Amino acid sequence: MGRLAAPWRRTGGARGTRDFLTVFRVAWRADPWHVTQALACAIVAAGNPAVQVWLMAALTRSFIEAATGRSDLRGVFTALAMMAAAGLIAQLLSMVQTRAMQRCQSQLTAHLSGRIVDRAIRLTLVQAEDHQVQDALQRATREVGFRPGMLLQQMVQLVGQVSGFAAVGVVLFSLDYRVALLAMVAPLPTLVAQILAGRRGYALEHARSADRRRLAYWQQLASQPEPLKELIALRLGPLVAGRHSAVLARVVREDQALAGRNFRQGVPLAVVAAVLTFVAQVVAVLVTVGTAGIVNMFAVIQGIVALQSNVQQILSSLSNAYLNQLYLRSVMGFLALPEAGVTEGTLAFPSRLERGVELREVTFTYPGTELPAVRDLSVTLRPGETTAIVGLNGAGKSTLAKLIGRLYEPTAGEILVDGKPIHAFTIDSLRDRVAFVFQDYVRYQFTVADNIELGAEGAEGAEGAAVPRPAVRRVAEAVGMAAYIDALPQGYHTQLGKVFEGGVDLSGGQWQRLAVARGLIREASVRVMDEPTAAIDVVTEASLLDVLTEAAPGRVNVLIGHRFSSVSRAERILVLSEGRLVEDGSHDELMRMDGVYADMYKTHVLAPDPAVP
Ligand SMILES: Nc1ncnc2c1ncn2[C@@H]1O[C@H](COP(=O)(O)OP(=O)(O)OP(=O)(O)O)[C@@H](O)[C@H]1O
Repeated sequence: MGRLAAPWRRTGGARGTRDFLTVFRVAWRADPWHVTQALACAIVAAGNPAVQVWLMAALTRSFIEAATGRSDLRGVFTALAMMAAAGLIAQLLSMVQTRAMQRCQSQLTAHLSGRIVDRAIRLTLVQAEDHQVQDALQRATREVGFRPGMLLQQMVQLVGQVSGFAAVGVVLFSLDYRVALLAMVAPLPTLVAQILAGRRGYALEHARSADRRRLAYWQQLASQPEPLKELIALRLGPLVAGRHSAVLARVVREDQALAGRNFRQGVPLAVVAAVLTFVAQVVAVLVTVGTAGIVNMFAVIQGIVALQSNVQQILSSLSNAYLNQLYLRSVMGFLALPEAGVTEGTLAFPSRLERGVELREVTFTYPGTELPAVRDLSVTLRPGETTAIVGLNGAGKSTLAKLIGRLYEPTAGEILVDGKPIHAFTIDSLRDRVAFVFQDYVRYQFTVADNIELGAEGAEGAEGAAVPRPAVRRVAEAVGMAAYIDALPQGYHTQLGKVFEGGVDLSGGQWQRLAVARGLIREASVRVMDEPTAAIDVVTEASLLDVLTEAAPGRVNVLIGHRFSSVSRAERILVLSEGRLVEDGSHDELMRMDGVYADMYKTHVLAPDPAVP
């Protein structure tokens, strides 16, 4: 998966600048008026320090004239009033800027968050299962909430600060260029310290992604009702808390070490900065004392202070922007994750199959593993019949199911649909025509109707629909849930699950029946059901199996199961062992063969699964 990780490992100024500009471009496109407003306010308000230097000179002059009896105090009061007015205007501008920035920032965050979700839903299953991709997604999701917004704010501030710097610089240079130069150089050591600290902080956070995910996982275990139930029952609380705090202790140790290094490096650089500032002020006094008199000296000293604080603000914004830009790479890196390059053709996946799905010497090895999960498997799944797949745990049944539905691509061999390579069909039409009931189905915290309707092709959910479609009722009846749903407080519009307010929770078997209903509602030509009745009681299972194994002309039915009550009904049974197809035939044929299947069947019948209700 090194190829996938490449984009966010790339470093360098060009990339940083590009990310910087991307943020600005996105904000500008989203809301040009408020970006302009924020920039204009920042530039105008930036003139304030220069105005204050100028007013200070006027104030000193008026004060000396009043003190020496050459005029009254009106000039002093006027200068003070102007200083207050300039300060107030700067303050008001900053408030307008803040308001404009907040609007821009929230639009920027919303836009980039949306793009992260868009990219995440286009991941292939192999990518989504890759821990590096999971780390990257987690980093991007964490950073997108505030980094781009902060970066935008720092960019606007920088524009204002640079304008202010130019204004004060002009005033100071006009007074004495040596003082101006010294005042500008003095804060540079502080910048160096900030940048080094920022880089170290980023490197640490980056290396810590896996730990962050572990922490989030432990926290989730301790806070979600499902795992919490097992934690309480098995008294696993101390174990979870122990592992959580062990990771946290490591995080704290690393943070402390980082703070120590930053401090040790920051102190000498701060001393150098202070010495340079002192030298600048001494030079200011020396050059003004003999030539320009007290008025200019005050102005120069204030100019130095203003310029220094300005330069410091610029440096601080630059180093913060640099740091935020480093973190922003997590967001941009995830967005730039290469598309997996899934090849697809232009053909529409058939709504009725004639020759079925043929696997030719298909092998599949999970990335990062040595042994293939499916090996050299050749078989044709015929339409109009149900093919059951059996085998021990880890035999490769679920992997095979995912290969048939093109959730994985074979490492070797090929899959043909009605004689054409599976990649000759468009992915969208394939997804629309292949229905899945997963072993680890999702308990959608939506309404009952949505939980079923989501299975329909091109589903948009039933949200807002006054009454569920007849198809929803039909499949609810098929899975034996119709009467139960009608008795719910809001029928098909009842919110399910514990996550949202007012949700009604279902039993494990009822959730699975809804998952099966999702598989049934789709007009599929391939239906793949991975242990669809594992949590369903035997009475319901019997009637449900009639529906699941119902042969439909033109449809390939694949049923994975451990219960022989279900698999023995299939017209054809494939037996997998360590990824290989070891037996193939009807129940009677396989029993006569007296091989692996017959052994499993006899064991199952003689010692029935205790989990079966
Ligand atoms: N995402 C994955 N990444 C790496 N290896 C995997 C992954 N999923 C499954 N495997 C491995 O592939 C092999 C086949 O797994 P698979 O889930 O297909 O078995 P199965 O026959 O469906 O098992 P079960 O009856 O337990 O559901 C196993 O050795 C498993 O460890």
